[in-house]
Amino acid sequence: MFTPVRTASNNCWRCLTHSKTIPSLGRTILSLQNIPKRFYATPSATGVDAPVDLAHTRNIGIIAHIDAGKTTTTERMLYYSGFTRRIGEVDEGSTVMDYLPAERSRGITITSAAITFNWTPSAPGSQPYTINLIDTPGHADFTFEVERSIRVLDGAVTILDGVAGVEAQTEKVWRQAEKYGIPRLIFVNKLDRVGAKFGPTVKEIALKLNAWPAVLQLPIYEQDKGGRDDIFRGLVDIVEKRVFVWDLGGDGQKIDVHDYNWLEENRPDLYSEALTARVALVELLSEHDEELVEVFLDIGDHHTISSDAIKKSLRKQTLRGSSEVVPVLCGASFKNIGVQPLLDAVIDYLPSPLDKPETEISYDHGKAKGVLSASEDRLCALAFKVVNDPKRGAMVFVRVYSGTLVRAHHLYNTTLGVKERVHRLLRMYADDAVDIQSIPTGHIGVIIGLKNARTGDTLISDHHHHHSGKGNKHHQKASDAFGTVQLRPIEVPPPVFFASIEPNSLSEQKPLEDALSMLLREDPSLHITTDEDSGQMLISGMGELHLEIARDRLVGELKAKAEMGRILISYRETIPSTSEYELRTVFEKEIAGKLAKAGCHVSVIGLNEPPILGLGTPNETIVDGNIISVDIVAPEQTLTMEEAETVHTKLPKSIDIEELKSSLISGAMAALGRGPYLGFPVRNTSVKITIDPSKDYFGTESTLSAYSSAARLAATAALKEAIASNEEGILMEPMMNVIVTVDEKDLGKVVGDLSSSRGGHVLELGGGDEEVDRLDTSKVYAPGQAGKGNDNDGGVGGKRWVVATVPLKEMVGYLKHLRSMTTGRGTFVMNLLGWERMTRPRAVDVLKDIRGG
Ligand SMILES: Nc1nc2c(ncn2[C@@H]2O[C@H](COP(=O)(O)OP(=O)(O)OP(=O)(O)O)[C@@H](O)[C@H]2O)c(=O)[nH]1
Repeated sequence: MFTPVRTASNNCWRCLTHSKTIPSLGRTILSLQNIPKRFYATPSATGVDAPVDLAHTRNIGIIAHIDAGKTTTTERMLYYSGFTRRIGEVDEGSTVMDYLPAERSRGITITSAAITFNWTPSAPGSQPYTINLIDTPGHADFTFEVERSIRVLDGAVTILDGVAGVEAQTEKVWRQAEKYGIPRLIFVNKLDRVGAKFGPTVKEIALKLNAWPAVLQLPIYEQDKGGRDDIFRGLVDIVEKRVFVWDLGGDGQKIDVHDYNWLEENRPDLYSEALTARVALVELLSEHDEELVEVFLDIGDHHTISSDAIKKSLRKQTLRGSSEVVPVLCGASFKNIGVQPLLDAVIDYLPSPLDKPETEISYDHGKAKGVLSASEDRLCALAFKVVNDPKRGAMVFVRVYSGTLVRAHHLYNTTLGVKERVHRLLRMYADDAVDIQSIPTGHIGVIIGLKNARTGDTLISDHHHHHSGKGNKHHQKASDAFGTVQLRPIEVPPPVFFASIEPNSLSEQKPLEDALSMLLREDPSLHITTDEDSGQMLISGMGELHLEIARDRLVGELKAKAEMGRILISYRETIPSTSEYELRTVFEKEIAGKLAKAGCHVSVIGLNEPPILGLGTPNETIVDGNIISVDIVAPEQTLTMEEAETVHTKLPKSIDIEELKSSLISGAMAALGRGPYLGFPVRNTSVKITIDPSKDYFGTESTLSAYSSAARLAATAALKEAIASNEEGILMEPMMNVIVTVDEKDLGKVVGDLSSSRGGHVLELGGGDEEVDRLDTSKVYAPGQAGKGNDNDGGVGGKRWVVATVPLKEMVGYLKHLRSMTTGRGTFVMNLLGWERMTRPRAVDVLKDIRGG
């Protein structure tokens, strides 16, 4: 399946650039040759994989605003690594990375795929490195997915668009990366474009990302006949004090390398800027690095301090994963400029898995926290992405955090409590794959043949478990705490949009259900609910685009023959916060000739605020913004402990108290899942269920399912009572936290629109001159323009942002509106704050909309 490799030629740019024979002036034409393809990953004839050196591994991701050039940059990386033979163009729909058809046709990156390639850095005598590149989505609807993929990265490259600067989505993802302490470097892309501004973008990094930029490169523009700096040609390497000039129009493999003498002679303005940049770099690094200060004091000169000393300090400080020092590079991927030095920087400054050998975990269903050491020999891996492949079936992308994942071994999924077998292991090269025998600690690969694992599940080796003895092979209890280990679980946010989904015919029901369950394994932020009465299925998710893509995937890739209805906002229902209704119900029904009968007492109470997870009493279950509690009591409330025990014994031995409780809870959850008013899920409600065995137990007729039905009926009836007298304040709508970034001149319009036409509350205005608690940007070095881009035409320098809370309903279609208000320059991000009770007039509007639809 894979072709024999071509040997690397000696004639490569990295060897030459570092060779001492480089002419002190003059040009050296260099050519980058293809690295042998995958020589390091081929399983040998004996079935043993070649050893992998963790110090020579980088697990990285690219985070960027949509359209910043992530796909284009990735393509170039693959090309220069020798993996692809031709450069794919996003615009042609032929890229290697975005291999799902839905992504190609939309031209945006949706799914986190992981891809492996290798890169030999330019430093003389370097060994090849294995880079596992994990693709992260750029669209706001997929923030959850970004957060999920960020967890498996050791480091990240942030790509900025040199024209647009730091966009809102980038800020958001940056903060997530900060939260997880992921070391980052920044690549300012698209510097070839008219209006590109490197200096102001560097300032913006400080202003908006609150990070200290360590400028490692300066862009070089060639002057056209009119004397304007117009054509982006290359960059000055501040650390190594050299200049790279790319061939115009080539594939980027030919690079002219010059030294500073050339720069001084040909571009004196840029030369003096480069000197300033080096002083700024050494000063910045010295602020946090005593060792470098020592070196500096010995030498006493910013310019003669060795590049190795600077690199060492840069690496040390970047690895902290804080924003104290963030390397900033520049380029234009589309013009094939700057990508090889970027790859070098990935190796130089981003961590290997050994740099962070401990991973946060939780045990015992989230109750205990701890750390997992990479030296632990028991296997622990995270399924960070499940992708359905038409030929191979479910591909489960995993990162191994400890131990070794071995082919043909059995795994135990601690999230689902099931056992599975590893049929095949693959290492992925975009849509091409190589079979491997094992995936060692710190590495990334794909498991084929798992039937259950979903995105986000934790997998350990199975031999630490024994069967629970209940005869069910698939449900086992862990033999020790390790059996409950969870790798950094993240909360799945509640869905805010939904649509009905229906098979085209009855015979399509089963294939549709199968396709949906695959989709849910891939993306746990999608939800499916089935209406018990009508049997109608609803799919819900985090955004309109999220659901549209789910539909495209379902119909296109998973071949489901189904129709999705209109995408609507997922409202919630509640009961008035002062209300409390209680009633007792006895459920009685003949099922298959047998009478099922059980009773329970339920009270429902409206809550002003949703309950806080983790704060309930042991008796309370907090789920989807509600509290459910179950008590099993005697008729008289004054019981001693012993008497309470005997009350329980009034229930037959065949009924397990814990099972009874969970049946009652699931009955209550079913009632809360479908509100009495319009059928939306209920929130901000407490449901108390009380069982008095002397009244509610009817011998063998009182089965667990009878109790569940009783709880559902009673809770539904009580909720109906609670809203019967008062329709006010019982619909809740999703409220969003919105951050809009606009040019100064559009600020007034945008604020006015948000607060008057959209019913939002503006909380904060930022940007411009009135920055207070952000970092002091006057202390930040940003290159002035020996290159270009100091013309301040209301571009990145004049950006302002608005923070507001706005109902989601008013944000539908907002992007288009914002674009037209701001001549296409405004951007925004939003995330769910919570649900708020709607006023009567708003609720009436919603009702009209729902009924009209
Ligand atoms: N002029 C110029 N255009 C670029 C450069 N890099 C990317 N582009 C263009 O910008 C657009 C977006 O590039 P992509 O690589 O698809 O961006 P992306 O960040 O992967 O976008 P998503 O996958 O949608 O998040 C494409 O039309 C590219 O051709 C560059 O260096 N210069």
